[in-house]
Amino acid sequence: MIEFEDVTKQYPDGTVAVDKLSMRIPSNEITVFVGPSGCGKTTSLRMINRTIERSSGTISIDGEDINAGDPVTLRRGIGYVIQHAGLFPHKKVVDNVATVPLLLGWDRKKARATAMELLERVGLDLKLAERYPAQLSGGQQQRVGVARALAADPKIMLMDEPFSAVDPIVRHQLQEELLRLQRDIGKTIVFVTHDIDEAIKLGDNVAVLQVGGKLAQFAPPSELLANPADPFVESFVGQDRGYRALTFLQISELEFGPLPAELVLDEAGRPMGWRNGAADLLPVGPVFTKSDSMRAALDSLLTSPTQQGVCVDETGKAIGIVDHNILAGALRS
Ligand SMILES: Nc1ncnc2c1ncn2[C@@H]1O[C@H](COP(=O)(O)OP(=O)(O)OP(=O)(O)O)[C@@H](O)[C@H]1O
Repeated sequence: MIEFEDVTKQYPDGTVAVDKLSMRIPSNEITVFVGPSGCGKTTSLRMINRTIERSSGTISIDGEDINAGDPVTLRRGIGYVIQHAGLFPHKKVVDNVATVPLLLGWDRKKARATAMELLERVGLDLKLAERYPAQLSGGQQQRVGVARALAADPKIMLMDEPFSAVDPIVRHQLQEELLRLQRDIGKTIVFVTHDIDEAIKLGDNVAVLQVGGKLAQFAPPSELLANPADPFVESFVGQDRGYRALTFLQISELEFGPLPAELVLDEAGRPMGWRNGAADLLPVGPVFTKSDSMRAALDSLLTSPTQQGVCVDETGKAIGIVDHNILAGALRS
């Protein structure tokens, strides 16, 4: 656990970036710092690896004050990923990732082999390992940045807006990859973003900060959406928080309706389209599975030409539908 106790940071010009911040960041989970520009997210994050020194208060990791040892040793146990990845431009991708293991005294062969494993793990095409960072796309560079931060197998990973500089599609992929990776590695990840949607998607816990570095709320995303602590948090999570909260309601709470006759299936029972009297079938639209959220079911319903969302099993076979009545009933309950 990383614990902040009454932590304040005042810069030499008098700016109080963080004011008496107290919170407990659980181990092996993702905690996201979110808040408007200038609220002290980066300052709070960087005080954990002491690239910014706090002015007062204490920060401890697993009960030990981070000021007890020297900052270089502290940083070896903490991976750090920043926007634009911050890779060494003159080193090949694989050597970027191998940098820390080499510093730790590993032999070159083992360091490179580990680097290749990590690059594979973060989903980078290994053909790119011998390139220089400038020869990669922004999204690929970010994957390398994550691999590099993982290279020394740190317990903690600090990630400062790592996906902000890439386009929305790549950003979505990187978010999914991070969640997949975290299911494997279970690190203590502290992630900074100004994007509430990203915070809700990635965080096991979300710390909402307010300008002046004050903690407005620290809660799991479902709690944040259901019970914002004050008007600031409420406005920050946005008007459509009810819709977003559907992400946390499971499909298993739905009772599906039977497959209607106008839904045309192939031999394996997979939906092909909707019959509407014309020669061509209307498209099925996005389908959903039982492991999706209620938000996926609503999306399927809203984009279906018949206003019926189709649920399929893992083989793609249709197993039931939701319509407005079914969904409204589930939401009421
Ligand atoms: N070196 C510095 N000297 C003086 N003030 C600083 C310094 N670095 C940051 N600040 C100020 O501290 C406050 C918090 O900055 P910080 O970068 O932590 O915020 P942030 O929430 O990460 O912002 P953003 O989302 O815009 O990156 C801001 O008012 C900023 O101007």
